[in-house]
Amino acid sequence: MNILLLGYGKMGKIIGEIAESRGHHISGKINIDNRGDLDTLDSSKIDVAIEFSQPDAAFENISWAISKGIPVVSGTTGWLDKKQDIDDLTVKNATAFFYASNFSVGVNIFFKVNKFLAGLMKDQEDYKISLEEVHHTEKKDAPSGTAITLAEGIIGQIDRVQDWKLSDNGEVPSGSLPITAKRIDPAPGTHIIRYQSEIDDIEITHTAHSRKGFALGAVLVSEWIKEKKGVLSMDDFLSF
Ligand SMILES: NC(=O)c1ccc[n+]([C@@H]2O[C@H](COP(=O)([O-])OP(=O)(O)OC[C@H]3O[C@@H](n4cnc5c(N)ncnc54)[C@H](O)[C@@H]3O)[C@@H](O)[C@H]2O)c1
Ligand SMILES: O=C(O)C1=N[C@H](C(=O)O)CCC1
Repeated sequence: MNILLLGYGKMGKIIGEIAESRGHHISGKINIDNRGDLDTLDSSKIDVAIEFSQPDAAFENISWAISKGIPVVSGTTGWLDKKQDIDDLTVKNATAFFYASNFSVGVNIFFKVNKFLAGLMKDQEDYKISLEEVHHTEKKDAPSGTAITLAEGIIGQIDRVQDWKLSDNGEVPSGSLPITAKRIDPAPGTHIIRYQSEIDDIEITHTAHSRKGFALGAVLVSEWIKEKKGVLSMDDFLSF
């Protein structure tokens, strides 16, 4: 496959290496300083664009590719207030758009465990619920996209939690789920969900040891999406 990398930072580089090791060709490596190269690129020769850039660039990158009919796999976090516009553009251009806040298989298992645990805890009002995420200091958004997906999983199961709020000390108004975001190098991504009561605590943790799981997931989805159309997610890709 011919793959265009929209964003060639920490993630773009690992994605490129894994894609080449699986026999794919990288047609372009686009960063903030060579974005003009897109004007001369032959879009008909690109099978899929993989977009890992930054929150304020994602919408423009994705729109550019979708408007040319190129299927896009995106993992950039922090821009989802505009996702509906991308979904509409995808349908209008009869192409495919795949978004995941986290492409690692382990985290997607963790998403399911989180929802299951939240379902068990929904009537256990003595437990205080909180979420913590830890990432490297170059991360531009907080909380992480993964933490937001986890929070939404809890909010969907537990009526006494209606929204989430970023909080340094865990203190939030009643009805809100506190998310604490820590920035410590070189953390590739750790997420902890805590249920704490006077009697006992329950904690579940996912710790990424490197970025490999995120990058491999994005390449596997790109191979899968080639013949697909529409707005897709991990629920379409994974069989669990
Ligand atoms: N979904 C996942 O599994 C997952 C995993 C890791 C990271 N991420 C997300 O992916 C994004 C990238 O992470 P990273 O660690 O590679 O960041 P990074 O800062 O290392 O790289 C981002 C790159 O985007 C480039 N860029 C900026 N503006 C651009 C533009 N207009 N067009 C093209 N490129 C542009 C920058 O030059 C930079 O090289 C972040 O939003 C991060 O949260 C998602
Ligand atoms: O390094 C990052 O940045 C990461 N971003 C994603 C998020 O915001 O959830 C996934 C984990 C790593």
